[in-house]
Amino acid sequence: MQLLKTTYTDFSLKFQTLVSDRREATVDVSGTVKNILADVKVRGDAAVKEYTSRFDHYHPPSLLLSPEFIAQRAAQCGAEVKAALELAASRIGIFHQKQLPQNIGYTDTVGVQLGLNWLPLSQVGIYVPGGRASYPSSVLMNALPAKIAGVERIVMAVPMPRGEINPAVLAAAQIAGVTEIYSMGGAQAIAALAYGTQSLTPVDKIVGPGNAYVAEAKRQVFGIVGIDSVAGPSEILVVADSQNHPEWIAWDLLSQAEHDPSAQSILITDSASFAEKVITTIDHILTNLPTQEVARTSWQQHGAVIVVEDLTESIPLLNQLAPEHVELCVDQPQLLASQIKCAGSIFLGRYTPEAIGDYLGGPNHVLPTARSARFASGLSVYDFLKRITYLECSQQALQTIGKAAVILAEAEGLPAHGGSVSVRLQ
Ligand SMILES: NC(=O)c1ccc[n+]([C@@H]2O[C@H](COP(=O)([O-])OP(=O)(O)OC[C@H]3O[C@@H](n4cnc5c(N)ncnc54)[C@H](O)[C@@H]3O)[C@@H](O)[C@H]2O)c1
Ligand SMILES: N[C@H](CO)Cc1c[nH]c[nH+]1
Ligand SMILES: [Zn+2]
Repeated sequence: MQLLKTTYTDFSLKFQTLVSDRREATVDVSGTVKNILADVKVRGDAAVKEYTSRFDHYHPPSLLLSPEFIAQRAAQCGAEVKAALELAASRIGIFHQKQLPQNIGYTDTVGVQLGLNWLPLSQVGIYVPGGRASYPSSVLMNALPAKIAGVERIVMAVPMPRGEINPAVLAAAQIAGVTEIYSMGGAQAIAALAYGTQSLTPVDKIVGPGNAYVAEAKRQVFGIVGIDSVAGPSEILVVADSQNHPEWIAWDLLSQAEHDPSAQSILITDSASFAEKVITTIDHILTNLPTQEVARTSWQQHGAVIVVEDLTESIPLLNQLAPEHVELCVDQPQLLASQIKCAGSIFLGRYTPEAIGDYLGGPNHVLPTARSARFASGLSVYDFLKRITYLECSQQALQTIGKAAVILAEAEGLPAHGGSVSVRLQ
């Protein structure tokens, strides 16, 4: 973890190094991913099974999970967990239902009818991570927006290390109405979804979070299929004044550090002594945290504490970092929130730990990472919709606007374009 103070003379330099920290690239995975994609494209199921055996230590007889297996494992999910998933599904569902956009259609002043219709994608792949932890919550976050958008075929890929799967993952799939589930992960799963295999018909778009291999594979298949924004190793940036309990903030920072050694947790505070207390508390919590190995690596290698003189200074820093999650643990969080331009999702006030958003707040937890919040947004119903525009000219309407099209066609040196209009004007 590095401690920065804006009053240090080398602050700008150190901060720019933090901004340009390519955490996912600590190991360059692009070559490995390229080879896996090429292999799966040629050999299909056999290649996916081989990589599954190598990385997940599992030899599945069939990649597709049978309805009997799904039902039997999902039934092992405890009633309390199932009820929590149902509450989460209901809250996530309501939030995403409200995103459904309206079609546009109107007749303009010269009589042209024009508009835009929203249509669901036909078939999508949802990636549910499962390497270091299992993510029943990610099943809901991926599948519910797709269902609400009206996607007909939702294909789920989830790795099953050593053949094991958390029953809650399959219970969540049942709640979300997903039935086509393949036990595969990493780049090989993305390849199978994009290119298809003997047992899997390819999809049109792949969404969902994952580790560096998954994120890189999505980048490489983009164009063959659509992808959502790259949701890689998790990030949290907490802006906190000294009125917070250090322990609360320490847990918040560790909540994302425990996801991945490449995860990043950053605290910005206006109190050096508060910063010290949080750092000490993190060290203390880590000694007993079951996920301490991953969380400690993340905190030591990518964690940062920035001490500013005034919390308003946090905004330009935050906008440059463009983090996945921002917590504003201050009295009037709206004042700071209104100035944020780049972040995946914002959590306001002292009683909104980011973990609430991970599970059941309502907004999606599949969010842009690695500074892509500068240009991208979290997963939503819009990721599963596309638009088709339309136009209908009457004879009269074409007479009114056609001449200008002929002039523009001439200006572009495209006579057939002009001809297709002018022939109708005579
Ligand atoms: N941004 C978000 O919305 C969001 C949400 C949930 C989770 N996450 C992130 O998702 C990630 C989940 O990662 P994970 O590892 O637990 O699960 P994962 O499912 O993403 O990755 C597991 C797969 O990685 C592949 N793999 C592992 N080591 C490999 C190697 N050496 N070579 C090639 N392939 C290899 C294997 O195929 C394995 O099946 C974390 O980084 C977490 O922070 C992000
Ligand atoms: N924090 C993750 C997104 O970065 C989502 C998640 C799921 N479960 C726990 N956390
Ligand atoms: Zn999380």
